[in-house]
Amino acid sequence: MGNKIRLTTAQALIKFLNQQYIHVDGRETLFVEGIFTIFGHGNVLGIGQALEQDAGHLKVFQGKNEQGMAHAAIAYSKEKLRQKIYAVSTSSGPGSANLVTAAGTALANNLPVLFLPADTYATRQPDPVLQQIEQEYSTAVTTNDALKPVSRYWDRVTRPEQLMSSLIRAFEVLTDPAKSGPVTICISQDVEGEAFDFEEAFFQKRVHYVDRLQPSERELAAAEQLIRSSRKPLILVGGGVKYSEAGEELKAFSEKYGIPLVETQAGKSAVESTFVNNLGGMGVTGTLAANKAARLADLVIGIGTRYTDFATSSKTAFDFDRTKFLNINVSRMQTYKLDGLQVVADAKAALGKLHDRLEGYSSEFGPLIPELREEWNAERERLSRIEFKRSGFVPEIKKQFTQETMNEYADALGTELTQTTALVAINDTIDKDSIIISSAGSLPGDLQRLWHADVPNTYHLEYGYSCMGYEVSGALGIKLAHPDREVYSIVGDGSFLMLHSELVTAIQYGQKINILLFDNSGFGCINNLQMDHGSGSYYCEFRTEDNRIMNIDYAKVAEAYGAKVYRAHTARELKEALQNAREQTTSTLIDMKVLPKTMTDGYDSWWNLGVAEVSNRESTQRAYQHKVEMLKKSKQY
Ligand SMILES: Cc1ncc(C[n+]2csc(CCOP(=O)(O)OP(=O)(O)O)c2C)c(N)n1
Ligand SMILES: O=C1C[C@@H](O)[C@H](O)[C@@H](O)C1=O
Ligand SMILES: [Mg+2]
Repeated sequence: MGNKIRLTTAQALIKFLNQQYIHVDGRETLFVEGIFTIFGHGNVLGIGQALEQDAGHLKVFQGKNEQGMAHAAIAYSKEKLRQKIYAVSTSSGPGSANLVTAAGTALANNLPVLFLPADTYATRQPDPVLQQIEQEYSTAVTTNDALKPVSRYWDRVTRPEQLMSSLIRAFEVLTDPAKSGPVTICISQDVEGEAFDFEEAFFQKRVHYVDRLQPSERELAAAEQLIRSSRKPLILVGGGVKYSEAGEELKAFSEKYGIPLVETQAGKSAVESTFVNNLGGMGVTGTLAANKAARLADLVIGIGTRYTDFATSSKTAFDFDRTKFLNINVSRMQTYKLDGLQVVADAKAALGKLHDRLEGYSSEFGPLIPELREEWNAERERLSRIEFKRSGFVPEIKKQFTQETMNEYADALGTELTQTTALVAINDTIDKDSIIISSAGSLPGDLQRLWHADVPNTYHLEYGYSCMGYEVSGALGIKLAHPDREVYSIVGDGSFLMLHSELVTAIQYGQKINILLFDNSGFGCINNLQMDHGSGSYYCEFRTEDNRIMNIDYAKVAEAYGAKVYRAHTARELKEALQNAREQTTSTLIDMKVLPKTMTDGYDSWWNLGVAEVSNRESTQRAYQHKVEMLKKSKQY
C-alpha cells in the first residue's frame, strides 16, 4: 500500500473537502467553498482544531443559529445551481437537532448541502454525556437519528477509518443531479479527535463528472409524437430548467413552436418575465393568464417539476379527461407523475434534441398568448395602485375584516400602505439584476404573480418546504454566491420573528443584505386561510391579551445589530428608503407597515386543505361542502 498520513478524523475530513471538484460542460471548479460552524464541546476540539490548523481554501463563517447557517448554505448551493456547496458543522445534541428543519428544506428542494453534526461518544466511557438523550430502548439512538428522514444520505462515523467510505458515498450523492439533497455525516465527538494512518491516495484530487443525461431515441420519438398530436401544448417550467441552465433552449423551443410557458415558484426566472410566451406563475399562487392557459391545454410538458399541489391547484388546474402529460426530469421518480410520458433526461439535452424534430409543427395558442399576457398586465397594473380608504375600502381579501378593523390596523400601525402597491414599487425601484429571496407567508403568492424578473435567475423562492426563517438566512447565502449583486430578503413579520439571527452574521462579515420587512402584525396568510374556510380570526393576528394590535419597531431591532434602517408607511417613503439603502455598504432593513388583507387573492385556483368535516359553524360546513365539490373535479392521484 502507498504512503500513510497520520491525521485525526476531523483533519482528514477537512483535507478531503479541499480536494473535491465538479466538472460540468467542460468546466472544472472546486465543489466545497467553505464551512459554517457553531462550535460547542462536540466539534470545537475536533473539526474546530482541524480548521484552525489547516482549513486549506475553505472559507470559515461563524453562524448564529444552526438552522439559520444551514439555510444560508442551502441558498448558496441553490444560487450556484447545485455546483458548489458549503458544509455545516454543529455540536452534538441541540446543535445538531437545530439542523432538522434545514435538512427538510434542502431535501424538499433537492439542494445539496453537507451537514456535519457531532454525535455522542463512541467509546461510551463517560456516558451519559452532556446533551446525550439516553433513550431507554437503545443506547445506539442519538439526536442525530432525527436527521435520517430528512437526509438524502445519512451515516454515522464511530471509527476514524469509516470516514473514507462515508465521504466517498457522500460526494457521489451531493454531485448527482437526480439525487441532489442534504447529506448528513454524524461523527462521534471523541472520534473527531482520534488519529488514524490514512492512505495518501484518499486525499487525491477527485473530480465529480456531471454529464448531461441524454434522452433515448425511444423517449424522443414518443415525445415528438405526443407533441405533434397536441393542439394546445403548454410548458410547465420547474426548477430543473434552472439547474440545467436550459433557459435559452427553452425560449428558442417555445418561440419556434408557439408554445406558452407557465412557471412554478422554483422555475420562475429561468426565463425572463418579458419573454413573449411567458405567462407567469401557475397554480394556487399563479396568474390568471397561466391558470386560463392551463385549462385550455391538452398537453402539459412538465420540465424539471415535481408537480406540487401549489403548481397543479391540488390537481384541479387541468382538464384531466383531455390533458396528457409529458414529463422531462433527471429524476425517474418525478417522471412517473400524473401518468405522464416519461423522459428521464436533462432539460437542456432533451430540449436541444426535441427542437429540430418538430419542424413544421405549430401550437394553436397563437394570438391568445399576447391576449392573456395583456389581460394579466392590466390586472397587475391595478394591483400596483391600490389605495387605502377610511370608508368603503374593498381589500383584495374580501369579506374578512370590516372597515372598522381595517381602520384599527391603519391607526395601530400608522400606515395606509397596501401590500401589492409596496411590492410593485420595490420591483420598479431596485436594480434589475438584484436578487430577491422569499419563502413563506403571503409574500410568495404575491411575488409569483406580480414580480417581474427581467433578468434570469434573479428570483429565489424556497417553496418546496416554505420554511419561515429561510428568508433572512438565505439572503446571506445568496450574497456569498453573488458578492457583486444587491440581495433583497422579502419577508413577513412572522418569518422575521421566527429566525433572523444570520443578519448578525451578515453584518459581522460585511456581507451586505437588504431586508424588506412587510409588517402586517400577524400570520396574515394563515389568517386569510382560516377565515376563508369558515373560521373566525383565531390566534393569527398579533394582538395583546386586551386585544390591542401590536406595533413592533423592527427597525430598532435591526439598528441594534448594526444595520442601517428605514421606516416606510407610504410608497414614496419606501422608494426613498430603497434608493438610500442601495448606496449603503452595510446591511439594511426597511420596516414597512402594511395593511392586512391587501395581498393578492387567488386567480381561478383551488388548494385542497383539511377542512373540518363536522363543525358548529355554518360557514365551515359550507367550506367543507366546497371541498367535496372541488374534489369531484380533481384527479385522484
Ligand atoms: C417554520 C414554519 N412554521 C410554520 C409555518 C406555517 N406558516 C406559513 S405562513 C405562516 C405565517 C407567516 O406570517 P408572516 O411571515 O408575517 O407573513 P404574512 O402571511 O403575514 O404575509 C405560518 C405560521 C411555516 N411555513 N414554516
Ligand atoms: O401554510 C402555509 C400557507 C401558505 O400560504 C404559505 O405561503 C406557506 O408558507 C405555508 O406554510
Ligand atoms: Mg405578517
